[in-house]
Amino acid sequence: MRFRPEPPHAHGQPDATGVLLCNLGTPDAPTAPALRRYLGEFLSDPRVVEIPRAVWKPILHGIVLRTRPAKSAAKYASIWTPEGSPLRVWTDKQAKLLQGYLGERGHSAVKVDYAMRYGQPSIASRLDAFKAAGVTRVLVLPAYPQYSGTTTASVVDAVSAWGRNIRFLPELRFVNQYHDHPLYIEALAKRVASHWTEHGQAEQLVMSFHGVPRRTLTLGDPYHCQCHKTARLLAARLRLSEAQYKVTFQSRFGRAEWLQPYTEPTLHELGKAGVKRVDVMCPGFVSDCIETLEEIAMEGRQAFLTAGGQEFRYIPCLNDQHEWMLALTGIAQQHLAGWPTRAEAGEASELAEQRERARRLGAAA
Ligand SMILES: C=CC1=C(C)c2cc3[nH]c(cc4nc(cc5[nH]c(cc1n2)c(C)c5CCC(=O)O)C(CCC(=O)O)=C4C)c(C)c3C=C
Ligand SMILES: [Fe+2]
Ligand SMILES: [Fe+2]
Repeated sequence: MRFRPEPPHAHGQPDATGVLLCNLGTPDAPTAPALRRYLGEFLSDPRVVEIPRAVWKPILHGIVLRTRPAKSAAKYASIWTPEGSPLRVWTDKQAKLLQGYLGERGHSAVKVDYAMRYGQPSIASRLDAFKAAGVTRVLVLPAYPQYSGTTTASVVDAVSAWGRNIRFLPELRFVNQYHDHPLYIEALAKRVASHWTEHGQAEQLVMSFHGVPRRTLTLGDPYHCQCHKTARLLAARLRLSEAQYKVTFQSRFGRAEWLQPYTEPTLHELGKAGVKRVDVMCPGFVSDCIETLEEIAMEGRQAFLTAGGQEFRYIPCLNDQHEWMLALTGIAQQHLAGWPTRAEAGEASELAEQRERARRLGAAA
């Protein structure tokens, strides 16, 4: 049967709201088989690799999934924690904290959960759990401050793919972006300021964002512009001049040109040019993960130091920082505002009807 039977309470109570914090996803274990599964799902998404399937599939299965899993597994092993992959651990913690923060703001009935676009827990499994718990309104909150078709839109794809099998859909709202949200910028600024209080300020602040193919920019993806706006707002808040910071893009994948300048060559050039100390942060990642802990804090550090740099200081992501939780709470509240429960919507329409009847009676008198 294509459409599953509804849970028994579909026509009555409860009538709850859910917030689903969605992040990219991560392998279940730092092993080659787990990476093959995860990368297979991730790199089969046409939002992520925009190459015709007939061309890409043989490359993916014949080359990429034969060579990359073992190499990536070794990198994951270097950042794995006793609780699991940092990305999953932080996202889980953020969801639990958000539940508490929303509760303190009078939203104690809102249920918060997290899901991963690729791997576990899947978006479909968490939406199923919401439905089973009587959730009839879902706010989907991607953990991506900057909108990109490769990430944000792919979360929407996964939600709609789930919905294709559901008879009685919940109401859905999607947060598209918050790259310039004052509370997000404030959280980033606090992160940098407390790092400077502890370690002093380096000559340069490098803000490294995840890269995407350059072609997506010319095709109208707002990601590049949004990364630059985040950087500009953060620099202004920190009173940095243009000469004191750089915006770079990491993680190039494949042979095509990606957004420039690339992070690692930039760090190398800075070291060669005689810059002694750099601060490096990744404002587009709200949780530390392989991209920040391995690619930046390990490989990036190596690139800078071998080129002649002396001190490389990595500024951690927002993770479970209080100001970031305030930002997530504020963003969720803004998007939940004015969202009536089914009962309220019914009452509201009844009230409007009563008012309309009264108006007509008044006009007739
Ligand atoms: C192949 C193309 C890729 C695009 C386009 C892409 C966009 C993109 N990714 C993130 C966030 C993350 N990516 C992460 C890992 C990762 N990304 C790619 C490829 C693309 N990403 C690969 C192959 C990998 C896997 C790691 C590896 O094998 O090297 C992660 C970390 C996941 C983790 O488990 O820690 C994040 C987060 C964004 C925000 C983005 C576009 C804006
Ligand atoms: Fe990525
Ligand atoms: Fe990477």
